[in-house]
Order: sequence, then C-alpha cells, then structure tokens
Amino acid sequence: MVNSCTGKMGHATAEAVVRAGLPFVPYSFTGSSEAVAVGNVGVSGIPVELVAPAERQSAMERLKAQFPGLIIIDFTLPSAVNDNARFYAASGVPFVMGTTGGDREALIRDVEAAGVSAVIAPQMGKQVVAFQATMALMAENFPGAFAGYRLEVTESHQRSKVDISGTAKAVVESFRQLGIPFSEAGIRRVRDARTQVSMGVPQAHLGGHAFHTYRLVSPDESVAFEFKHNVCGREIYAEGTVDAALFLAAKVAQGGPPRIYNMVDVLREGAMR
Ligand SMILES: NC(=O)C1=CN([C@@H]2O[C@H](COP(=O)(O)OP(=O)(O)OC[C@H]3O[C@@H](n4cnc5c(N)ncnc54)[C@H](OP(=O)(O)O)[C@@H]3O)[C@@H](O)[C@H]2O)C=CC1
Ligand SMILES: O=C(O)C1=N[C@H](C(=O)O)C[C@H](O)C1
Repeated sequence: MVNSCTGKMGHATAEAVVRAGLPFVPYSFTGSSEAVAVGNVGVSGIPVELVAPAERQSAMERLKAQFPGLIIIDFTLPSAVNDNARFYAASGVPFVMGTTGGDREALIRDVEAAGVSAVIAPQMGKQVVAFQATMALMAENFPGAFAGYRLEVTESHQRSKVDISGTAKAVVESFRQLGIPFSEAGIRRVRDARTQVSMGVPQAHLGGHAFHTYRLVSPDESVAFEFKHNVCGREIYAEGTVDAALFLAAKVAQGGPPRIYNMVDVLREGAMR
C-alpha cells in the first residue's frame, strides 16, 4: 500500500509496485487535498481509493484483514512523517518510510517502542545509497582525515520541496566524522528555476530533480574535492523503494525480533536489483 498516491513520489512508487508485478493495495491514505473529494486516483490504469485522515483508523482494520502481510510505503510530507509512523507502528504494520524531515530521533524511538519492523531512509536510489555508504565507510576508517578543510554543500530540488535534503543531512554526518564541523543550517538550498537552469538542471526536470554537490577545500585552498550526485526524475527512488518493500516483507516472513533497517542494510544484503 502506498501513501500517498496523490503525491509525486507516492504515485511514481505505486507505478513501480505495479510494474514489478507485486500485489498492489488499491487504497491510499492522503492528506487534506481536494483529491479526497474526487474519491480515487489512477495508478497505471488501476483506480486507487483515497482515504481521508478521519477514515484511516477504520480503513486500516479492514485492510489488515483483507491483505494479510500488508506492507505500507510512505511518501508524504515532513509534517506528517511522525504521526504516520506512529499510526503504522501502533497498527502493527511494517512499513517503508521514504518521507524525509520531521523529528528523526522521535521517529526511531516511536517505532522501536512499538516493536514493528521498518525500513527508514531519506534516500532510496541504489547508486546514491552506495555513495552514502562509501562516505560512511571513509569516515569510519579515516576519522578526522579532512580536519581543517572547509565544506560547502549545495542541494537543488523542485520548488515544492519544503525541507532541506535529507540525503545531504545524512552525508554531512559523515563529513563531520571526517573532521569538519558543519551544521545543517550551512546547507545551501536552491529552489528557484533560474539558478537551477544555470546549475545545469534540464528545463524538463525543474519539477523533479535532486542535484547535490559537496565541495571540500583545504585551509590554504591548494586542494579541492568535489562529490556530486545529480538525479533527474523519480524512477531511481521508486525502484529502490520496491526493493526495500521486498526486503522488509522477506524479513518479516523470516520471523525474528523486529528491527529498523536503513537502505545501506538493504544494499549490503544484495537486495537491490
Ligand atoms: N527517500 C527517498 O529516496 C525520497 C524521498 N522523498 C521524500 O518524499 C516526500 C514526498 O515528496 P513528494 O512526493 O515530492 O511530495 P508531494 O508534495 O508531491 O506529495 C506529498 C503527498 O503527501 C500527501 N499527504 C500529506 N499529508 C498526508 C498525511 N497525513 N497522510 C497521507 N498523505 C499525506 C499529500 O496529499 P495532500 O495534498 O492531500 O495533503 C501529497 O499528495 C518528501 O519528504 C521527500 O523529501 C522524495 C524523493 C525520494
Ligand atoms: O524531495 C525530493 O525530491 C527528494 N528527497 C530526498 C531527500 O530529501 O534527500 C531524496 C532526494 O534528494 C529527492
């Protein structure tokens, strides 16, 4: 089940679920948009019934009975992430949380306390996850290697993105371990089309892109490193999310204690196609 199919990522992910031939639950919890009044949204020709917040509790009871082994995928908004996670966890339904932002520490705490398994990650794209993992490994193996260096982080996304890139925040954590004190407030956030075009974002992808640049410069400016990951469109995340859902379903089926996984766990187990 994908929440919310009315959103850009939710819709792309629902299409990927159908493309993968997985059983797709034709219901979707949504926010307060007018879409609910319309009643349903089409995903690859399948009508998906929209469930308003006031109806979600009763709908959840029905869906759990109707779809044993239910896995929920959440791509909603930073303002909804904590409440949604608490709701899924309290309902005992394992879930993949792709939504960024919110209170991340509370998110982990709440899910752990409820004893439900989940995959929680701000980045689902296989190759970007591999980059993230590489940076984490470098930090683990060579802590302080970049001490004294200056870090500049720029992220550009579609204008509708309300929060700072969750991926940039995660990568910055590795740079901190590499010796560069850097606060999230220092991340340069680009949301205006003019600057984006000047950065090389194709016009066709102004509505859906994620460009990240991390630039490290030595104290005397004689050495510079630049890491970039530039993504146009949403397919890379949608496909990775399907991998995460399959991974989680397999973990739940195996039994064992509930656990919170991230996408590096999914990648490490060779579970990304
Ligand atoms: N992990 C990853 O790899 C990726 C993560 N993301 C993250 O996914 C999230 C969504 O991005 P995007 O699809 O572009 O955003 P959109 O604004 O396109 O979609 C968000 C959707 O969430 C719905 N929504 C809001 N509140 C609730 C709620 N309480 N319950 C259910 N649905 C709700 C909205 O519906 P309504 O209009 O009715 O309120 C809307 O349809 C962001 O946090 C983004 O950073 C994005 C790409 C990749
Ligand atoms: O909102 C997006 O689009 C994206 N969000 C994620 C993030 O905040 O890191 C992943 C990617 O950058 C696309």
